[in-house]
Amino acid sequence: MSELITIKDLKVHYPIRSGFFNRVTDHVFAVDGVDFIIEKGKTYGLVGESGSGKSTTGKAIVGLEKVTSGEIIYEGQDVTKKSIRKSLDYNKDVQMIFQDSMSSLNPKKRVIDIIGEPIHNFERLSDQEEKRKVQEMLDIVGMPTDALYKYPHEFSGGQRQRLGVARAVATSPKLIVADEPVSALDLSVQAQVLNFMKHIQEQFGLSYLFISHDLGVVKHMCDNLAIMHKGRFVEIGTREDIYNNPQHIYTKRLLSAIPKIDVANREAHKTRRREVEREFQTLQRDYYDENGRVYDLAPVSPSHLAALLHLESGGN
Ligand SMILES: Nc1ncnc2c1ncn2[C@@H]1O[C@H](COP(=O)(O)OP(=O)(O)OP(=O)(O)O)[C@@H](O)[C@H]1O
Repeated sequence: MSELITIKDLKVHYPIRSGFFNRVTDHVFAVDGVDFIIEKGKTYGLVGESGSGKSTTGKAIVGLEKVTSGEIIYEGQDVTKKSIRKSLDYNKDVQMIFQDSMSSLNPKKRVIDIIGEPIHNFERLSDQEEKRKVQEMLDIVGMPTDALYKYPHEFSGGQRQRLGVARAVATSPKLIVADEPVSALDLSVQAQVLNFMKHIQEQFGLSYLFISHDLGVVKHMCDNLAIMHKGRFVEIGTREDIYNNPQHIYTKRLLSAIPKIDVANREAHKTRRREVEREFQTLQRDYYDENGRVYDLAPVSPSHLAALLHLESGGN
């Protein structure tokens, strides 16, 4: 295994302030101790329901969110510190693309300036060379040259997402954190964007951290996955582990939520979905300590549930 980035016991806690003196009265434990490795040229999937902490994890990795504790190791150094990120050119090597391409692309700028900006920030090129590089990026993501002088609103959602990827790859990064990159797109366009993201990955040996609430979307993208719930990972595994042999009820539930296109198996899928929902209703509760911190997430199995209930009753 060839590691690109190793995340160790990462925590991001947001303070909640209240009262007249605006004192910190509590925290949101958005990310509460996650460990994983993003390998070179591979895709790591981060999947979970809304609010589980996926985006916060992604933003912490690119340096957009302050880390409470833990380490993010890149080239042997901890890049949670800004000075280290600077010394390693980390901000060039790690880029992010977002779900909402309309608000992540400046509506007042033309494509040449939007894609040219990161090139300008990291490379010393003449205007002519910079323009050539922007054209090259447009070509890579399958956009015509006349896109150069257009504004974001002149493109479809799928095309704008391609522009987002063009901007991200312009600095020749090693990792792209893709936060729900296709969630706002129609199904047919989703497939196109995913395909060309895969194509670009092969072409440049890129790694992705692919964030989604939908296990169906990441199925053909990811080599390894983590299922996130309440700031923690409830299950990690290879694609085969997660899709063929899920252990945790949250994973099973996310899998059963993938719509079946296959008409012949639709009824069987519906029955399975009802079974999983019933199991979820029995197992879904999280377990809290006296300070209100989760000490165990929803149980993995009925025997795990029995052990937790035993603990709760004082172990008698
Ligand atoms: N700046 C912030 N201040 C306080 N709490 C925040 C902040 N950003 C996120 N949170 C909270 O942290 C938790 C995790 O949020 P996050 O956006 O990482 O989840 P997510 O899994 O990406 O969900 P979604 O897909 O809805 O964005 C949520 O409870 C959210 O309300």
